[in-house]
Amino acid sequence: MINVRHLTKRYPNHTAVEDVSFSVQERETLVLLGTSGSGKTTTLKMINRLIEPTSGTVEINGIDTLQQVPHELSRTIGYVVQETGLFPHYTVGENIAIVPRLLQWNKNRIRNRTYELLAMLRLPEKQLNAYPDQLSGGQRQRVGLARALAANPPILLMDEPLGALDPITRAEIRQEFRNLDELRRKTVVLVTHDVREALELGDRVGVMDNGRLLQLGTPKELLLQPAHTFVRRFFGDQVLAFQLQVITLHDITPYILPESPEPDAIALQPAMSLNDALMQLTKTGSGSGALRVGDWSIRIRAADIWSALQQLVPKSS
Ligand SMILES: Nc1ncnc2c1ncn2[C@@H]1O[C@H](COP(=O)(O)OP(=O)(O)OP(=O)(O)O)[C@@H](O)[C@H]1O
Repeated sequence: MINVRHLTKRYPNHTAVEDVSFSVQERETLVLLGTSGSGKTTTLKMINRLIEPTSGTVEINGIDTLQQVPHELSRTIGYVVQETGLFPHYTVGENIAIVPRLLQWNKNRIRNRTYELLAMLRLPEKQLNAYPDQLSGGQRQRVGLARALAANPPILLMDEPLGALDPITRAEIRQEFRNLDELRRKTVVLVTHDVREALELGDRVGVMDNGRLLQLGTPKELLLQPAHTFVRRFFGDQVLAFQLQVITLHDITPYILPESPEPDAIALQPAMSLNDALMQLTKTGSGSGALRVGDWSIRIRAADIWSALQQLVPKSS
């Protein structure tokens, strides 16, 4: 678990981070979301001591990082940066092996782990001897992740890991990352300015502006209860699209009249997002679905979803 307490970073003419506190639970993904210059990267780099804070503390599993030797920190914390930060004169294999070598793993162990990572991240083995500039942006990103995962650190810090990619590759890799079991077992802090990325990847999202953490909550909490106009503005005119993506049928059932479904109604799952449910409903002839609630089913039509959403949103904002 990571505990960040009152972190502040001042430069002679500028305060980059001001009194930021949060904790990240084991296996949780926390996203720091904010505009350029809001202090996200500085906060991230204070976690692994690439930047020393002016004041405040960072504890990992109850131990202040100041009391840990840097060598120990690089074993505990993997780091993925924008543009991957791969060493251009090292091959893919050499880049992946950096931390294991630092930790003096034997050759066999390094080799086995490298092949395991290549398979997991869908990188062709023939690229092991290629140099970073011979790879596509998406492949470089995968190698960057492989390098950070190499020594199997329990914590992963990711700074705009998909920032350099085009939107389609970005969406694909985001989906891949989300489904990687090994990544799901990690405690992750990820920095991005992309709202969709934050909502899709974050268990919780912290919104930063001007060095301060304005609000920290689940994607649902931020969308339904923005504590600050800046947070509301961040979602902009896409707020409805994000709500449809994040809110589930389970969330809106209290606002649906419990009527029995038609016999030919399609089955809908409570965990389904409103977006997916609306797509399913448009495919059916009757335009209605059956949602199982406990031992019985209730009828759901597209119109029910829209009116329930209207009731849910003003109630909570
Ligand atoms: N070494 C430094 N000296 C002075 N100011 C700095 C230094 N490093 C960062 N800053 C300033 O601190 C602020 C926060 O920077 P930081 O890199 O943390 O922002 P960010 O939210 O990660 O932005 P981006 O998304 O553009 O990377 C910026 O205004 C930046 O100019």
